[in-house]
Amino acid sequence: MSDREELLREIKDKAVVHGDFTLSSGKKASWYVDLRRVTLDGAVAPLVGRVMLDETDDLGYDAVGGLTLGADPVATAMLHAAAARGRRLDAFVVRKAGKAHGLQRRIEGPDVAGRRVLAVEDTSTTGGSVLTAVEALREAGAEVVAVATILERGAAPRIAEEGLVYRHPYAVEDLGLS
Ligand SMILES: O=P(O)(O)OC[C@H]1O[C@H](OP(=O)(O)OP(=O)(O)O)[C@H](O)[C@@H]1O
Ligand SMILES: O=C(O)c1cc(=O)[nH]c(=O)[nH]1
Repeated sequence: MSDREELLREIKDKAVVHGDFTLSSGKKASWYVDLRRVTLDGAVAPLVGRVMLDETDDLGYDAVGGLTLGADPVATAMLHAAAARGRRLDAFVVRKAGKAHGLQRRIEGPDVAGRRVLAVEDTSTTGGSVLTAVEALREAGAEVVAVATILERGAAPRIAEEGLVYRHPYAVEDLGLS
């Protein structure tokens, strides 16, 4: 089984939940994909890293991250998968709000100014979260080469409106929900 097939099986088995949910955007939904259950699973996180690297292989970025919290384990999985392949990849965390003490940084990690970066998410429904990260990255002087998410849940039109390249190994149709 390929990494891509294996990760999809893990997502279906471990992350998809049925019920009544309120999403980040305030919209209601009858299913939810809790990707933290795979991105923080010690057996599955390495797969997440490899699949996301493969999906974005041609984009020429050297740092990856997104809006905390969903993006964080995606970015670190990619950092470690890249290291295993002999490639240097830094990660960063975009805070939801700036910090009033310490260094008062909105983006934590190695400096992103002047660098080609990839903005990631675990899933994108409206694109609001990942586009917040894109805005913060641009304000910090980074060049955002693309947006990537594990599971596209509806954000594609909004991300396209912004003129951004959008990569995702899976979309809702792949989950086989009935
Ligand atoms: O495309 P959107 O409409 O923005 O929705 C997707 C976002 O929702 C979830 O995070 P959530 O807002 O629940 O916060 P968390 O990452 O802190 O758990 C998910 O991890 C994405 O970040
Ligand atoms: O839109 C969201 O908030 C959302 C949807 C989903 O399936 N999973 C998730 O973590 N967030």
